[in-house]
Amino acid sequence: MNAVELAYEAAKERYAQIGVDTQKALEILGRTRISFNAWQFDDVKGFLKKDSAMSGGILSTGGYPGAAANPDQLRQDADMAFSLLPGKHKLSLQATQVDTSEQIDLDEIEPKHYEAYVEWAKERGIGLDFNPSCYSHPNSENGFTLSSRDPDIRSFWIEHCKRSSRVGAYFGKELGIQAVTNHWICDGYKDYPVDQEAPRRRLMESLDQVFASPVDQKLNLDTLESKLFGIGVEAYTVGSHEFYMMYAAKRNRSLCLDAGHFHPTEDVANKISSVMLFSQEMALHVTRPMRWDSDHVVSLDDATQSMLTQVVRGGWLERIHIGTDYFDGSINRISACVIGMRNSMKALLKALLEPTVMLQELEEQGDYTSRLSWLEELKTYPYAAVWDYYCYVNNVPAGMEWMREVQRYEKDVLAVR
Ligand SMILES: C[C@H](O)[C@H](O)[C@@H](O)C(=O)CO
Ligand SMILES: [Mn+2]
Repeated sequence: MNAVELAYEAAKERYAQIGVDTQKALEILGRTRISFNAWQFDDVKGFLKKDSAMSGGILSTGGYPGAAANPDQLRQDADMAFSLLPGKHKLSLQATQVDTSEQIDLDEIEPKHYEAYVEWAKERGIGLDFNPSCYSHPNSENGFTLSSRDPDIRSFWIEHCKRSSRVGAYFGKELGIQAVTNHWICDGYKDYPVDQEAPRRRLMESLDQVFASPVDQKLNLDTLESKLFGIGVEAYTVGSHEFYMMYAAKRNRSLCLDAGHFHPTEDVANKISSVMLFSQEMALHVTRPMRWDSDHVVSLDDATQSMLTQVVRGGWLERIHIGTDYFDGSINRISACVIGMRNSMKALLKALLEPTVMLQELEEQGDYTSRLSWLEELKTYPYAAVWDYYCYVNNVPAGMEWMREVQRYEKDVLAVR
């Protein structure tokens, strides 16, 4: 046995002593797909309207060279990044990342405009997710889309969102992997509005039209993503958490909780069990807000660990769709994908290696002393040896060896774009 296998055997024995089966944990991890946000590769610019400035309260900063400028480069970068990830995953596309020579607008998208991505994903056993792009467009310039006062603007975005769900259903049907189409809108005010109700009423009515004839949710789950604020919408977002919580509950729709869309002191992990008590499915955007929703690369930090531990403890891995969402243009974008995805998987693995039943029994007995003692002790259990073994058996580099591959790619590919 080599060093990785020896370390794994020792870790396996250590975990077995507390009733944790490392092989089972790795099997579950191996069938858990995480959806990577493709807009990290193109700085959220898309390939549809080059002349639309970035707007909508989101922003990718940093001018690191080599961003994907077309669908072929995006798929090339995704191939490189995914080659360094253990397991099979998903790629989440923005509607603006359309792959067609046709001159179309967002209210004209059709499945055929994303066919090249389906063929690419099919060959690799990768799933695809979709996102209507309700931002950075002439029809979103005044800051409102589905909640706009202008009925023509609303109709444009209603049509875009309807078509987006159909693209998602096309992905689900063609790939045999349920897609998620996540609806987020940028609507809001920079300063405090007088009428806070009217925009939300319009949003409710627009969403009712978007979902009047919903696609088969087994092929494509439509999710609704709330937000607290953004650049230029600091005071009021129409699609707040409370709005979507109520809308989802009343209309039997699914939520997407984005870890960057709440007050910095809010514990997003603590929201999951409340949502799942009343929902069949939901989506998560794993990210790392810094001061605000600035969407930094996912770190293996307490917030990420808490969220994914809740997903595992609740037994919701089949019902919660885990995706990443961040856009850092200040570093090599392939490394951003690899770091964020590997950290998300490490957090899932640590959660799967927890002796949860034992901890729950201690809690039921009111033995909070032992509960805390174990929770702290488990933090230094050898999960990394299990992770390295998982990379090894999946033929991907463990440790920092993956960085050499990324540096070669940067020199050979990104530097000559
Ligand atoms: C580009 C995405 O639709 C966007 O990141 C959304 O998911 C979000 O989180 C906006 O802040
Ligand atoms: Mn998000």
